Amino acid sequence: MDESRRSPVGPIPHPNDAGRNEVFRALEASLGSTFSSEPIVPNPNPLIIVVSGPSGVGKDAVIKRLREVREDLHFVVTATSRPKREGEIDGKDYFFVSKDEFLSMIDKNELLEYALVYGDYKGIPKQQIREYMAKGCDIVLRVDIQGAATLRRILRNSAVFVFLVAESEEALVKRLIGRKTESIEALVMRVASAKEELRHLKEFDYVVVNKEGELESSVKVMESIIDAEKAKVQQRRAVI
Ligand SMILES: Nc1ncnc2c1ncn2[C@@H]1O[C@H](COP(=O)(O)OP(=O)(O)OP(=O)(O)O)[C@@H](O)[C@H]1O
Repeated sequence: MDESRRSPVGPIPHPNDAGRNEVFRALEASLGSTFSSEPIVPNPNPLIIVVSGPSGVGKDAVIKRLREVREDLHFVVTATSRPKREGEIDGKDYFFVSKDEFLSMIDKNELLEYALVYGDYKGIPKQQIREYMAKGCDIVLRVDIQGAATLRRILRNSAVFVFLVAESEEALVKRLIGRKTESIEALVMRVASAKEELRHLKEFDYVVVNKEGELESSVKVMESIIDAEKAKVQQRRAVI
């Protein structure tokens, strides 16, 4: 510092010879300004994390575990016009609405993204995202590959896009068979589209390999991605 601008102060005692507060105050006096206790960087922005990947890769399993280990994470519940299946809970699995209600949500621009899938509407309510982002929560959206492409067009780089893959096609197909939830027709269709879906990998920011029996490692990588995004100098800023 320019000597002429420095306020006249006594010598700064060495930390060996004086208490911490005394040295602190002497340093402030020597600089002619006080040290602020305000955070040096503001809190990171709430993040929108879009998780996608082929059917059966483990999106639900990874997200479920991630929600258990990470606080302040809101998983957005999709609205759908399809009838509720046995065991499904309204507001937890989906928000079940009538077709007319869904069409009204489209009209009122209340959906971030929607699609007609096999005759039923599915869409992401904006209000839920706004509400939880305002509380400082990070948002997780689970969408199929088409949904991810639509969200990329809407959100561009304001959200982080994660593609989940299995370690091999073989592992993916075996996992899907093991889940025992699909009819043979659905199984064939899902396996066939998985091959094509892998071509969309390059449209994502991160890829996480969800290896057989290593769900915990995949969740750790997801956490690392979130941590790295929080530490970015140029933060993503999603406005919904
Ligand atoms: N790392 C893993 N190792 C072994 N099994 C796994 C792993 N990850 C997920 N699974 C299992 O694989 C099956 C498919 O996972 P999950 O239902 O989460 O996939 P998904 O991507 O959400 O599928 P979909 O898009 O069809 O809903 C489930 O039975 C799940 O428990």
